[in-house]
This record gives sequence, structure tokens and C-alpha cells, in this order.
Amino acid sequence: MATRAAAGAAVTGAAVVALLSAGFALYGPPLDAVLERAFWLNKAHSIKDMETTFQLVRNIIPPLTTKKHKGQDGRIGVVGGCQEYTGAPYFAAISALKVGADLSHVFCTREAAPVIKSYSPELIVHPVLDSPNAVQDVGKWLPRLHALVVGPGLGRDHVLLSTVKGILEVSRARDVPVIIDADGLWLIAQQPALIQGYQKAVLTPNHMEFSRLSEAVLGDPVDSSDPQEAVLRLSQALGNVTVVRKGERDVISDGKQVLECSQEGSSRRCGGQGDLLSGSLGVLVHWALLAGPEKTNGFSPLLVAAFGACSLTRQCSRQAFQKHGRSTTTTDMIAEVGPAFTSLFET
Ligand SMILES: NC(=O)C1=CN([C@@H]2O[C@H](COP(=O)(O)OP(=O)(O)OC[C@H]3O[C@@H](n4cnc5c(N)ncnc54)[C@H](O)[C@@H]3O)[C@@H](O)[C@H]2O)[C@@H](O)CC1
Ligand SMILES: Nc1ncnc2c1ncn2[C@@H]1O[C@H](COP(=O)(O)OP(=O)(O)OP(=O)(O)O)[C@@H](O)[C@H]1O
Ligand SMILES: [Mg+2]
Repeated sequence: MATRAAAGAAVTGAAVVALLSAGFALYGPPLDAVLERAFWLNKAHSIKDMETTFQLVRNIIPPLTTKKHKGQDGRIGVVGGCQEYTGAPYFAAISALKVGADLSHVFCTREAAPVIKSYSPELIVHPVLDSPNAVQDVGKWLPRLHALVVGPGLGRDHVLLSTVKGILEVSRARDVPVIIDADGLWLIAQQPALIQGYQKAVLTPNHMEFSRLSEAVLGDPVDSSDPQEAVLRLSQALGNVTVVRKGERDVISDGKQVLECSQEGSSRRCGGQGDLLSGSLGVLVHWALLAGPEKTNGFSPLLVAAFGACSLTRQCSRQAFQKHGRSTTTTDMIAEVGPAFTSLFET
């Protein structure tokens, strides 16, 4: 367990960067106002030394060319979808495709599968999660997947969670990057060892999920006065697993650096926005790891990917809200993924 003093010492030694992206004109260049505040506690670098985080996200985006084959820009899996929840895995999987993945798989329970298939012919849906050989059924796809998003709409059934434990163990053994969200985080709060020290894991907790994880891992309630330190401490305690704490501002840390994303979103808090984020992150994590640290200017590729997914989700929310106001739903946000991506990363 990390103590507050230990965390404080690590902060002092580490390069801590807080990047706040203030609002900028819709469809306008994002560089104008993205870097509101940046500092390195060891003073070795200054704001002028650094490219903006948006530029780093742009650096990891693979070019669209006629030379590629299907699958090269991303084959993403989503583990989730049960009797109660079919929307969440759909949102995550379709978001991965809309961001630019070539293939998007959903591994769900038998009864959720026809429902999810009926939402979209573009998803590949495997009704395997409640089968007796579920771990092997998912495991045989792992060599063909670039990242696995675990948890959207998974539910908390004990048998399903123990299957997912097995899937996480196999994924880790195969070095497959995992993005853990929603009920996947419920499992991690009970068994943090599953991802302890795994450098290709990213956790994307909302407010409640973050509190649950912090209490389970650090043993004390979250210090709401210092969100950055709270995220830094949790990441450190988990062995530098990347943590993305969603909220009014998204705080991202790998236990060494802290990024903050306050890209303007909207005041609509409809369900499913986090699923858009975790699905998008699946693709961006693959792209970032492929690009490597030389393209991210020494920053952790996972931090850059997370910043990209957070800013994209919030921009989708902003654009959808401008069109639909109070009636905005996640489906409206998904329709904005293309334009939002272009306005943030391709201008
Ligand atoms: N259409 C769907 O199928 C959807 C299914 N979902 C699934 O629903 C399941 C449960 O997810 P939940 O997110 O409800 O998880 P939890 O059961 O942990 O609930 C989180 C709770 O925290 C509350 N909360 C969120 N932000 C807060 C804040 N800033 N301050 C105080 N309270 C806050 C929310 O109201 C919610 O009740 C997951 O499997 C998830 O993926 C959601 O993703 C939403 C969409
Ligand atoms: N108060 C807020 N203001 C602006 N954006 C927010 C706010 N709270 C959350 N968001 C944004 O909404 C997105 C989803 O975060 P949220 O906390 O709703 O996740 P979630 O509860 O997991 O969602 P889901 O319903 O998909 O499970 C993130 O991009 C986050 O930045
Ligand atoms: Mg969620």
C-alpha cells in the first residue's frame, strides 16, 4: 500500500505535468488554448520545451493509405454484454470502429448476442461469455486482437466475473493491452492483483468506480481536495497502471506524470458516454503502442492515448449537445465521432 508520504516523495521526484485544455472554438484549431498550464516539478523542462498533448495525439494516428490490409489499423475486442446491458458493449465497440479500427468484436452472453447484432451489422458478435469454455473461446481470438476493452455492460454475476478473471490472466500472459471499465473495475476492486504492475492496462473509472478502487487498493477514502494526487497515488499503488478518472475534468496518470483534460464537453450526463470513451481508447492505445515513445516525445504512449480518448469523447458531447440540447443521447455523440476527430486531430 502506498502511503501519502511515499506518494508525495514520488511526486517530487517525478515529472508531473498538468495540461488543461480550455475551450476553443468548435471546429477551430485546438492548439490555441490547449496548454493553459504546464509545469515540471523538477524544473528540468518548461512549457516551451514541450509540444502540446494534442500534437502528440496527432503523431500517433496512422496515415490512411491504399497500401494497408483490413485489420492493420486495429482489431479491437469488447468483453461485456449480458441480459440487462446490451447498449454499453455496443457503444464501446461501434466507437472503436468509428474512430478508425478495422474490426470490432464483442464477446457477450448468449442471450445478449442477437440483440447486439441487431444494433449493427458492422460488429462481430461472439455469444460465448456464459459458455463452459468461455476463457478458451475468447482466448483463441486474442492473438488476432490489438486491444481488449473489458467491462462495459458486463454485469456482476459471479460466474461471468470469474470467467473475466481468466480472460484477463490470458490477455496479460499474451501481452494484449487491456482497457478496464465499468463492471471490469468492480472485479479489479476485488482482485487488484489481476492487473497489478501490468504496464499495458488502463483503468477508466467514473466517480463511483474511482472511490471503490481507491478504498480497495489504498484503504482510505478519496481525498477530494486534490484529484491529481488521488489519481497519482492509485496508479502508483497499482504498480504504475494507467488510470483515467472521468469527471468534470478527466485526470490521467501513470504514477509518474499527471495529465488533465478539461476539453469543453456538455452538461448532458446521459448513460453511455464512458462506453464511447473506453471503446475509442481501445483503438488509440493500439495506435500509441505501435507509434512508440519516440512519437510521443518521451511521454507514456498510454497517457497520450488516454488524453486523445478523453478529449474526443468530450468534443463529441459538445458537438452533439449543440445540435440536440437536452435530448442528446450517446447515439447522437457517436454520430459526431468523425467530425470531432477531424476537428481535434486532423486540422
Ligand atoms: N445502455 C447501457 O447498456 C448502459 C449500461 N451501462 C452499464 O451499467 C453498468 C453499471 O454502470 P454504472 O456506471 O451505473 O456503475 P455503478 O453501479 O458503479 O454506478 C455508478 C453510480 O455513480 C453515480 N455517479 C456517477 N458520477 C458521479 C458523480 N460525479 N458523483 C456522484 N455519483 C456519481 C451514478 O449515478 C451511478 O449511479 C455497467 O455494466 C455499465 O457498463 C452504462 O455504461 C450506461 C449505459
Ligand atoms: N461533470 C462533467 N462535465 C463534463 N464532462 C463530464 C462530466 N462528468 C463526466 N464527463 C465526461 O463524460 C464522459 C463519461 O464520463 P462518466 O463519468 O459519465 O462515465 P461513466 O459513468 O462510466 O459513463 P457510462 O454511462 O458510459 O458508464 C467522460 O468523457 C467525461 O470526461
Ligand atoms: Mg461506465
